[in-house]
Amino acid sequence: MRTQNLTLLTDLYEITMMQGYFETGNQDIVVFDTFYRETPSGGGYAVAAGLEQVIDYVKTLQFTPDDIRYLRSLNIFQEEFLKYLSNFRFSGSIYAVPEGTVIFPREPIVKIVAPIMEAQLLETAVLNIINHQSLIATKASRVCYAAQNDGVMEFGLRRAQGPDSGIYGARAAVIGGCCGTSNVLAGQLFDIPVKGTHAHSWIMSFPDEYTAFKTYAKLYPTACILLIDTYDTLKSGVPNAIRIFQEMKAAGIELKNYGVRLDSGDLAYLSKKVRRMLDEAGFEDAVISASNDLDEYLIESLKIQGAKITSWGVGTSLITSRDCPAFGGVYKLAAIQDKNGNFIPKIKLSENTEKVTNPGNKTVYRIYDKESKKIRADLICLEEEVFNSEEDLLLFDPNATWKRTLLTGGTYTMRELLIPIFDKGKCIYTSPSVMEIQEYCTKEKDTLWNENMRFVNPAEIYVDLSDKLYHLKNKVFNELSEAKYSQAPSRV
Ligand SMILES: Nc1ncnc2c1ncn2[C@@H]1O[C@H](COP(=O)(O)OP(=O)(O)OP(=O)(O)O)[C@@H](O)[C@H]1O
Ligand SMILES: O=P(O)(O)OC[C@H]1O[C@H](OP(=O)(O)OP(=O)(O)O)[C@H](O)[C@@H]1O
Ligand SMILES: O=C(O)c1cccnc1
Repeated sequence: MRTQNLTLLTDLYEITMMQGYFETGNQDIVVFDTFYRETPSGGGYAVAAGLEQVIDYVKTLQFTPDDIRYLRSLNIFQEEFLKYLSNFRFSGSIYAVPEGTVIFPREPIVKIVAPIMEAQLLETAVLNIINHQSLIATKASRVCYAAQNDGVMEFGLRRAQGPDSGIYGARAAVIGGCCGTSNVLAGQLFDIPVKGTHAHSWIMSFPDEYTAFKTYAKLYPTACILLIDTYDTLKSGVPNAIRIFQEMKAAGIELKNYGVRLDSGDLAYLSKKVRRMLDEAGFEDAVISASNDLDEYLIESLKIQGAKITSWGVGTSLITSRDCPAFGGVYKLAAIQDKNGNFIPKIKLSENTEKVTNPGNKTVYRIYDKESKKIRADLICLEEEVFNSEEDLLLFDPNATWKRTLLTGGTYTMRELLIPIFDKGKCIYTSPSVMEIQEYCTKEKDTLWNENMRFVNPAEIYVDLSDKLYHLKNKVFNELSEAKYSQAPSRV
């Protein structure tokens, strides 16, 4: 994997704040949480992705002489501070959920515990990486869900918002469930399957469709998917494809991984007709693949219409997450360590209760039903809390505390989601391969109910607060609100 120094990939304000902390001698150890508030496309879950690139970014964080020269040229940074930057290395700790984990709103997915200057610098790049890849992994997961067990190929590079989103989008798409990508550089960088067929231009470059198919089949007999819609799908494309398959068979070529691609017209109607024609000619195992501005909703609809498509190429809508172009991950200060090593909880007030942050140095547990192995709920709690799944556990909705569920001891299991990635500046985690992450992600999705995965009004997985965290949040909230109102000018 190519690594790049992305140290200046940040918002200017992170560095101006760093200089402020430097000037005021602030060396506090702080906790920042990365979490998101709303699931993309109104879905019932998201898929975490991008951690490997966050790790690469943190490992290579270093202000080069060129970076320092550039910052000096801005005329806002003191020499002493620039000297500090030139020796900068990340010395903190990072905890994160593994890539491919299904995640829900408000729970920390990356937690940084570090001196304030370092933690502040990381904000923008961590969000940039996690937000992009989690968005595309989530979208891919939805598209693959609609395709049921059919293969989905990621075809979006030409429409991605620039090279980086094409490359890392392809990575994320495979994490989310795609069986491959047309993006060759992504294939090389991440060791993921590259796949493809051919374009209309191939057919058009020959005097006729038959010769174009024949030449392609000769070159690629074991991956022979012929694009049949250049002239007339049913009158020309399918008959010519059948003729080619018959000739291959007659020549003793073992036909496998062969078939046709539809790229226009009514995909339900055409695929049924094409299936019948292929079957009647004895090519029952020929694949019918389809592309053309597909997304999860169209694929779901095509399935309902009984389309005979078993392989899907999805480009623009997947790589750009067209209906939801941003993943709203945020990075919020949650605690500051005092001189005795205790974490003092910090909270961000808001008129909107959803936006009031969860204070303290926290972790997240996932609670599963012991029998079905499906998720019951997630529990955000303080890091030091210990649970015993043999004991009863009362879960309650933090915004409507009368909504309660008592889990009987012995009927549930718990798993801590945040795992150590960096320990005091040292990376202690080895990222799995992308294909291993995909496999893990498939198992993660098996812990969801179908009700969580549907596209319209999906059932919500509850993300609750432990009793201790709930009371701490109320206490900090009340103290801060009182302080706020005692400082406010009184109304006349
Ligand atoms: N049976 C179907 N049900 C719902 N949507 C479909 C169906 N068949 C195709 N579509 C979708 O309709 C959209 C437009 O297809 P349409 O046939 O109008 O244009 P087209 O086939 O792209 O035409 P051309 O490529 O020749 O310009 C595409 O997103 C396609 O995936
Ligand atoms: O999901 P999609 O964005 O459709 O991605 C895949 C499309 O890309 C290619 O054609 P291209 O879009 O370049 O041209 P076309 O629309 O004229 O077929 C291909 O034939 C697919 O239709
Ligand atoms: O290989 C294909 O069929 C392909 C690749 C990119 C975009 N559309 C189609």
